[in-house]
Amino acid sequence: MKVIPTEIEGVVLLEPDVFGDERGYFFESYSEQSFDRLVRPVRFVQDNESMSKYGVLRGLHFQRGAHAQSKLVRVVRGRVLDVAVDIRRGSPTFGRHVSVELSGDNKRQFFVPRGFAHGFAVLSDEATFQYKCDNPYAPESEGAIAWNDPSLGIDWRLAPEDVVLSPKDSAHPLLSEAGELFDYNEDYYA
Ligand SMILES: Cc1cn([C@H]2C[C@H](O)[C@@H](COP(=O)(O)OP(=O)(O)O[C@H]3O[C@H](C)C(=O)[C@H](O)[C@H]3O)O2)c(=O)[nH]c1=O
Repeated sequence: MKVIPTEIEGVVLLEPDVFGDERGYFFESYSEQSFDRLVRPVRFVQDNESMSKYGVLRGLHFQRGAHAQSKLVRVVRGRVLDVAVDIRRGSPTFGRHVSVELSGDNKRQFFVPRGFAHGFAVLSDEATFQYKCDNPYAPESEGAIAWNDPSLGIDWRLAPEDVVLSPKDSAHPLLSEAGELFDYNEDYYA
């Protein structure tokens, strides 16, 4: 597995070792031993899968406080633009984001640590999205930021008229109005 750092510390891209032969391919989609050694020790407790059609944008979501989640995300089929936004107050990269293209073809994975908002936009006809979380779903702790907050300057690579949102994702606050976020100096993994 190759670990590629990004412009935000702790947010990394992973490239698994893919073994192809005349039958097809094999790769380890997750190895606790490799991940903990090459990225950081994390105990993932929940796997999620969603399927979305072209133009669907899910995000920008996070769970607050003790329910904060790290996510290890990947695309099994299709292609998405995946985005992580630093929402740790006091962080030198507060409000900055990393966006990466994940696809069934590139098999890349993206680690979004606790303290970040997460979302993705579907760039193919359909996309099947799978991810691991290190804290269970806690709907009462859910927070979110508007996908199109101008202060974030995210290029979702979709024409605005093509973006498909849930009613919930159509009405999130701007980062400046998002209430309780995270503190850069607090260790959310302790
Ligand atoms: C996230 C989640 C949802 N649900 C139920 C709640 C709803 O009845 C249904 C759809 O939930 P929602 O519309 O919140 O799903 P997404 O919009 O894909 O939410 C996710 O989108 C972005 C990309 C994220 O990073 C988060 O993991 C998560 O917020 O699944 C569960 O039962 N367990 C869960 O962990």
